[in-house]
Amino acid sequence: MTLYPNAKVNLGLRVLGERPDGYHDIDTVFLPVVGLHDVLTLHLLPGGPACTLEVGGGVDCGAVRDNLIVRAYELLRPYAPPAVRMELRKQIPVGAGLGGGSADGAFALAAIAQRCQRAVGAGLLAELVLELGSDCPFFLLNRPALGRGRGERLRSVSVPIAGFWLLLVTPPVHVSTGWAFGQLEGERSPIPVDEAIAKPLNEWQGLLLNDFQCPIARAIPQVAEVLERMATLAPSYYALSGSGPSVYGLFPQHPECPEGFFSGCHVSVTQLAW
Ligand SMILES: C[C@](O)(CO)[C@H](O)COP(=O)(O)OP(=O)(O)OC[C@H]1O[C@@H](n2ccc(N)nc2=O)[C@H](O)[C@@H]1O
Ligand SMILES: Nc1ncnc2c1ncn2[C@@H]1O[C@H](COP(=O)(O)OP(=O)(O)OP(=O)(O)O)[C@@H](O)[C@H]1O
Repeated sequence: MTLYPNAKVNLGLRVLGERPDGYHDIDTVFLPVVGLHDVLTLHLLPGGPACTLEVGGGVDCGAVRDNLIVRAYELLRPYAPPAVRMELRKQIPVGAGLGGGSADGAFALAAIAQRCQRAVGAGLLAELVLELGSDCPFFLLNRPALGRGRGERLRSVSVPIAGFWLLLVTPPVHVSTGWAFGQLEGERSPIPVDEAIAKPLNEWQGLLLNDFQCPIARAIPQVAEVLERMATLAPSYYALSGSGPSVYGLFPQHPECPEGFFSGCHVSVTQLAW
């Protein structure tokens, strides 16, 4: 069985108060980027619970036991999953604000849950996927969605971007999400994301804000540079995704980007379906 866990970007991201559990309530729209995905192959084997994971593509995404795919399997152990040998080809940049690890974990959890001997219903699956990470519940839905709470209170939304092109640029730095939350300062967007997104797309810039953008651009010069360069391409809208360092621009036509314009960065262009 082959799965294609895809990236996401955040359209607007407000960080509200810190909660008693140490997490923050957020207000965002998650947008799937199906054109940028990892490839995860699961070989189901006879016998009781056991799993192996091989990560290919020369990408370092930490110790195998800490991989969200293995953690997803471990969460399912009480429900008698089949033995499985897994291979992951990473294509989504790691630690990039694109939710790559979260997507891998959520896709693996959903697929293996269906094959457990003890039933894993929708309610239990929703609890388990949030244990994996705050971005993970979105990937079970994988449609444009307003996310509140830690990101698990999800509601489908329509966004007026069908046919638009997404230029996604990731500078060669990893950002730890926990560290990024510590960089936030007083300034926060006062405009709820659903209000901003209801405006025409050409009014989003300056209204639909990511609270991480200013502090992360201040802390990481490569992010500031990519944001400046993106602006010169005159996108309809551009912003930081998640806690960075990835920056995206939305264009009505295929963006023309001279060779080497984002030197050293991972660059991808995809047309959006929504
Ligand atoms: C920034 C976003 O990517 C926006 O979509 C997410 O909110 C982050 O989600 P994530 O990477 O799945 O984050 P988690 O793995 O759950 O948490 C990593 C760390 O980020 C902080 N964290 C994360 C999510 C959240 N709503 N509040 C937080 O304060 C916590 O310090 C936590 O220990
Ligand atoms: N399958 C995986 N792919 C990538 N990273 C993983 C995976 N499993 C665990 N990780 C760990 O998670 C860390 C964050 O990686 P990830 O690519 O998910 O970040 P991110 O895109 O910034 O996430 P988010 O947007 O959800 O905050 C990595 O540094 C790595 O140690």
